[in-house]
Amino acid sequence: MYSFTGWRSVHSEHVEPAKGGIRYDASANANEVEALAALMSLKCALVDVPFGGSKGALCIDPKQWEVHELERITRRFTQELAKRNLISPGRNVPAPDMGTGEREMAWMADEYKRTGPADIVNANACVTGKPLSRGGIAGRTEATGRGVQYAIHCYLRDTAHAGIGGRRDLSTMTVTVQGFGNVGYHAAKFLSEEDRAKIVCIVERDGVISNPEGLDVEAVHQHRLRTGSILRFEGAESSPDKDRGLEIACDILIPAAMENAITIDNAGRIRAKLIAEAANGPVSFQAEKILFQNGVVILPDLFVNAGGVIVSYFEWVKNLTHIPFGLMERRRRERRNSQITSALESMTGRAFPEEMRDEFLEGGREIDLVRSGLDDVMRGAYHRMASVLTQRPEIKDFRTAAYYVALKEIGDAYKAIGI
Ligand SMILES: NC(=O)c1ccc[n+]([C@@H]2O[C@H](COP(=O)([O-])OP(=O)(O)OC[C@H]3O[C@@H](n4cnc5c(N)ncnc54)[C@H](O)[C@@H]3O)[C@@H](O)[C@H]2O)c1
Repeated sequence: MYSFTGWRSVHSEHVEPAKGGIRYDASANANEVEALAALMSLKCALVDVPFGGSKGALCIDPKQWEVHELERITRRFTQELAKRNLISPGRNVPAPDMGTGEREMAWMADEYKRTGPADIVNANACVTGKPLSRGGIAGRTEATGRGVQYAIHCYLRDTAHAGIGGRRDLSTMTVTVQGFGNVGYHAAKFLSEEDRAKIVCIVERDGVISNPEGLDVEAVHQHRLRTGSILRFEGAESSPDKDRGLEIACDILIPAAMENAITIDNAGRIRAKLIAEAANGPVSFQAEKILFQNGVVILPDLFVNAGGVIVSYFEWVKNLTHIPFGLMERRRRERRNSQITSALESMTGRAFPEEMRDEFLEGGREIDLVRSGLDDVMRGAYHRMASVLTQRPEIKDFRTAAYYVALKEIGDAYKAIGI
């Protein structure tokens, strides 16, 4: 017989449901969960996604358990959450976080359906981040990394500042990524493969690999899957000294591992010009002051890593409506496609080539709509933050601007109902 300690903290229900991930981590604690729940309220308010803030954790090292044991533990945890209204499509909607993924979300949704209210038609909306075959949405797995890429694009497009050393083109820039998990891997992959930025350094738990000419991110990923480590990757220098990795000279540093990666102890040695906070809370309060003194620009976590919750919102809406995302758009394109091909057939007197029929449907797939929706929401959030910086000269950094936008939004929601 085992017993486990877990938490689900609700920070704000100014709009419902409250939203936030559940992590499985042996060192999780109540304070951390409460702080992360508050961050979720601010994040959702900043990006204008209608969720309150929540977060959960189970004090467990998932690597120590067999899959069937993890399933039982997750299902039991779900029952405990359901009893307390801490999982429900309309009240509180968990998602994956460190140590959990689509597998755990599928178990949770299934358990909720089995044991929750009998007549509920949208039970699938009780969690997001589910596999596609269980009501998930295309693009959710990589959404946070994709959002990191879009956040950096927003900053570089903004002509109100000098870019990075006067440059705005990512193909001229070098990037270090700390944490090569879901978020770090996808951010590095998109920035290198699509924007041609050079990923010069990757920092992991067991060490660091670097190459001033740039690393092949996908090859590093495959190497890690094969060997269990990024170290000894051919074509890179490997070192067990992971602290050194963060201090390598580069244009953009993306901490994508855990809290407090940059503290008063190493802040003075950071040589990046821009820090994009992909992890939650990677820069400590004191470290931030040092970084600002040294002219480092910080794009804050509540903006940079909001991609996950934004695409979660799309998934939740899809589950509530039971209409596959993009269905209407696809139908519209199919109709237009058939009108164009019939017109061409009657003009030329020849059958329209079968292999070209789908061409006009490009752009109408779920993944395209998720990407363009995510881009749009990130641009909106950046615009709100940047407007505060221009309109309020006393506010000088993106984090304070983001807090200003988010707290005003939450405050207005409470004020409107007299609280
Ligand atoms: N996954 C999401 O959708 C999402 C959304 C918002 C925020 N975040 C935040 O992003 C961060 C990473 O999340 P993830 O989902 O990628 O987790 P993950 O578990 O997939 O990846 C984390 C990676 O960091 C590495 N790591 C751990 N400790 C390290 C250390 N001391 N030094 C270097 N590397 C270390 C791990 O080995 C792992 O590869 C967390 O702070 C999480 O809260 C994640």
